[in-house]
Amino acid sequence: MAQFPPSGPSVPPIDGSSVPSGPSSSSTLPEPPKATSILLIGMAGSGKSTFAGALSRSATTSEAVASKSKSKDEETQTYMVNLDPAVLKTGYEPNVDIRDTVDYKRVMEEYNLGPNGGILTSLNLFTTKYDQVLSILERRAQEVEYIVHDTPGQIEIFTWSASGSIITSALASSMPTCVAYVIDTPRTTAPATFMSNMLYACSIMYKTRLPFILVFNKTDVQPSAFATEWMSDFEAFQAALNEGNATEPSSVATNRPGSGRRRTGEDAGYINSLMNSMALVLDEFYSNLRTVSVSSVTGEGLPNFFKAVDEARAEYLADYRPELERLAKAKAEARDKKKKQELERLMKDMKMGGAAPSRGGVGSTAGDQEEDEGSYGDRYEGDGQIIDPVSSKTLNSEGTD
Ligand SMILES: Nc1nc2c(ncn2[C@@H]2O[C@H](COP(=O)(O)OP(=O)(O)OP(=O)(O)O)[C@@H](O)[C@H]2O)c(=O)[nH]1
Repeated sequence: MAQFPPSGPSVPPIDGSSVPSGPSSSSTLPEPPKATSILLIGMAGSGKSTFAGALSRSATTSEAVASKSKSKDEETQTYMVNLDPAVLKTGYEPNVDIRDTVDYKRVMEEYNLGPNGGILTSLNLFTTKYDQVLSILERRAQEVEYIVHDTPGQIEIFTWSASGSIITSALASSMPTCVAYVIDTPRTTAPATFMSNMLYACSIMYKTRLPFILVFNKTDVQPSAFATEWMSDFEAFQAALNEGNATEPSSVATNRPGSGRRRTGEDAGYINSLMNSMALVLDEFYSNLRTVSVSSVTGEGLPNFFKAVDEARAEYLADYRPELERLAKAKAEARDKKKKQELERLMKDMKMGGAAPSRGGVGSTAGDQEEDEGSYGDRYEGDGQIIDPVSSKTLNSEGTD
């Protein structure tokens, strides 16, 4: 496979300290670190990178005001990870950057891929090094408040790929983690686009099973009141649908008259009844959601977002972590059981074969052991001579030379 050598300092060479610690090997997990990890996911152009920049500046500024005497490093309360290999400008200074490890354009050339295949393959290559990244994050997690991951806009590349799942579960088993799903509010004013965003959000929430925050971004351009109303009041959403065109911005949302173009006939009936059924299905999802409205440009709503992250952390500790603990315990118990069984088998072999060590001991496979069992004593053809471990001389049966 082609080499894509790191060109920056973000990913250090593999050494003993870079083994991911992940969940504890004992039955109890280590204390959760100070940091909460936030995975920013959202459609292309929803404003993830701009939002990540706003988060980084906001957390740093408030902390810096409170601690004027601290050094620049100590003031930084947000650790930024960029997972988008194709981004040109991030709008923040990434501490770990996929672009330092993988050259997206070279990947496209070498593997003869298009842009999306290039992003996916770059993410896959990066994931093979994620254990090193995770060990850095685990160390940083003791010092900073937030670790923000900015993901590619091609949403399915992260949410439905093996590498996205590996990164998400590795992160979530190392530290409190939540998902922030960023929505482009001005582009969600049509009932159909609103619904497709909600379906995406719902599928990601159920796939990751992590605490979830819905972030309505760009509220400086379009307030999000219509969306929160559609989520809490089924009839309000129906009224928007009944305007006649589910794929155009609703006048309820924009406060402007609609285009007047109404879908008619079977087509309109099908779309409306599909939207209605989906809205009913999503009702349960809406009731479990944490929603915040922000503007990444003006910074409005960011304190509410940080509050939501604190709640998400509490939810992780109350719901997700006990499940991790249970899994870690089950794994440790299974390992202990296997060890005990192997020991019992070894003892059995030793009884059958006298003091001579069995071939079916440590290092042999279960198959070897089964083959040896019951036949070792019969097949033993030793002449009774044993070796003196001190002099290495062969002794006869009386123990003399
Ligand atoms: N008015 C306004 N514009 C915003 C806001 N957030 C982002 N934008 C703009 O939206 C556009 C897309 O923002 P990005 O941050 O690049 O979006 P992204 O989701 O990271 O995009 P991808 O990398 O393609 O996934 C840019 O032009 C931003 O300036 C906001 O809160 N208000």
